[in-house]
Amino acid sequence: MSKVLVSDPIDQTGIDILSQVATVDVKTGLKPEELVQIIGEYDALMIRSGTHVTEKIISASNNLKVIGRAGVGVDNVDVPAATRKGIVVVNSPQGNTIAAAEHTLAMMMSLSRYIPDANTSVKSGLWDRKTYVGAEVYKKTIGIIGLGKIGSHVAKVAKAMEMKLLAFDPFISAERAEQIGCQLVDLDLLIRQSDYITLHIPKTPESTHLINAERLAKMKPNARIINCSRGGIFDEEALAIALKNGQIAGAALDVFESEPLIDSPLKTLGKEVILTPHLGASTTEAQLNVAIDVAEQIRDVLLGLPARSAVNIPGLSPDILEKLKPYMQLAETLGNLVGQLAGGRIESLNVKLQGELATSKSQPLVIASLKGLLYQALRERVNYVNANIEAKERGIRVVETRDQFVRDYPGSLYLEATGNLGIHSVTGTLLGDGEIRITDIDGFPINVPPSQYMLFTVHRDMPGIIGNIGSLLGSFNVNIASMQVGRKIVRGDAIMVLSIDDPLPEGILMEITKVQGIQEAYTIVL
Ligand SMILES: NC(=O)C1=CN([C@@H]2O[C@H](COP(=O)(O)OP(=O)(O)OC[C@H]3O[C@@H](n4cnc5c(N)ncnc54)[C@H](O)[C@@H]3O)[C@@H](O)[C@H]2O)C=CC1
Ligand SMILES: O=C(O)CCC(=O)C(=O)O
Repeated sequence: MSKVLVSDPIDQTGIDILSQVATVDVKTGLKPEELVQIIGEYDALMIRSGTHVTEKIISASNNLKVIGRAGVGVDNVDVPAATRKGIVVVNSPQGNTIAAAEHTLAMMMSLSRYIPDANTSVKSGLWDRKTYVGAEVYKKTIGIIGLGKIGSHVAKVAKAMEMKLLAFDPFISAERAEQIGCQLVDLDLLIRQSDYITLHIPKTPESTHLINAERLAKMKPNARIINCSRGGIFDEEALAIALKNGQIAGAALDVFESEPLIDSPLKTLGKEVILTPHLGASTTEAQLNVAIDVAEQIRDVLLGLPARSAVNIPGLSPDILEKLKPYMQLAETLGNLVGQLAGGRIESLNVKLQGELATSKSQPLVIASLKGLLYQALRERVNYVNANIEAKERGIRVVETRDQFVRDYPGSLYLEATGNLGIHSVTGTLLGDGEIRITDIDGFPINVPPSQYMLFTVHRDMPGIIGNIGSLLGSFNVNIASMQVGRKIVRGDAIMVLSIDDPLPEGILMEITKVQGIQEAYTIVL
């Protein structure tokens, strides 16, 4: 049975789902070196934001197949290192959207009315009504940086509160922003005109210290800023100085450059600063959502099924996956077949999507073809996660082409591998019942289902040759399950494809090539 380690607190429902297929150990609060020590035992790791899955942990993980992040941000996982090792990284892109948006709105209202400090004041025995005179958000301008899932929900509620909405997001269209009720503007204008600024973006090299001393200096003196996205997007030192100098009116932060927040000048500031310990996703509802979402995906990966929200398998979104899943098996089989025909070192792979397949996304089919192509070299070490990287590291050039006007089958896939030993091609399709058919090998038309053990020959189309091969296989006690010949012209070159029940015995290939008229012979194991 598989073993799963849960190293951050997650909802029990998630653990129950994992327990259907694995032994689950819940060990929270592990030190990095403790995790390095034990990770080798596990097939899957489930985390929240507390565990940092570093390269060191990944290198120590010999059995790990999947890392599940019960939340959105995967910046606490070294995704490139996981990808190189073929480990699937999954997250829950929507499970905590509402929780994070509501925390942001709560921060905005709390900042405006000094609620945390007023509460502390009353609890300490005071009744101070002068210190906590706040500001209304009604008719004020809110600038939303990052108009994705969380930013859009914040926008929806802010609009209902009759705020004016500005947004900065270089990756969305002005029309989309308008639909949400926002005016899409550049960052400088947003910074200068907003009374409230809230960030909902991932931490990337471009967004690190996006809010720095220079931008703080451009803000209105009554500006209040909120960060419930990722630490490090604010320059915390510059922010503390701006708040201390009264350059801006307030800041609410849920996330920090270094968590937990230990030493920070922000901690010494007054009622204009609110700090929460990364609570954006901490609602019962969100924790249930993300635990179910991620546990189900870990379960699926452990059962050999694709995950619906894998962050390191490009192009495999759930809708695309549903449509292309049967063709991915075809691509993998053809990749494996053409790789064995080509033998040696492969230099390039041409993936041609034909007929109705020509309108599909090619990336999943390219990945599946490469996975098949590399199987002989890498066996179980190649998967959908690392196939692209492994191909690049071997210098395999991938060319994608499309041809809508293929007549014979509604949709088919053509793979051509060029290697140091020559060029080989295969074409295949799916029948109505989803069964795979190989329809062409090296330009010879055939119609055979793939089978585990196969023999291909290229020979002169002449009388007696099929009988001779049949007798030779019989003399080695090889049972032929099916046989088909394909030729381009009568008495020209032809191809023979045999499905056999067992692997070919040692030495027989050499005997086959000695048969008169046989030019080449290949054994294939799929
Ligand atoms: N505090 C907490 O507990 C939580 C924090 N988060 C964080 O909130 C952030 C947003 O999450 P979602 O809305 O779900 O993500 P999303 O992917 O739906 O939206 C992010 C948006 O940011 C935009 N963007 C990316 N880089 C940008 C840049 N440099 N400038 C402006 N816009 C940029 C993207 O185009 C996208 O529209 C993430 O960093 C996530 O990790 C999410 C949940 C809980
Ligand atoms: O797991 C958590 O509580 C943090 C959630 C978060 O930051 C995220 O989903 O990006």
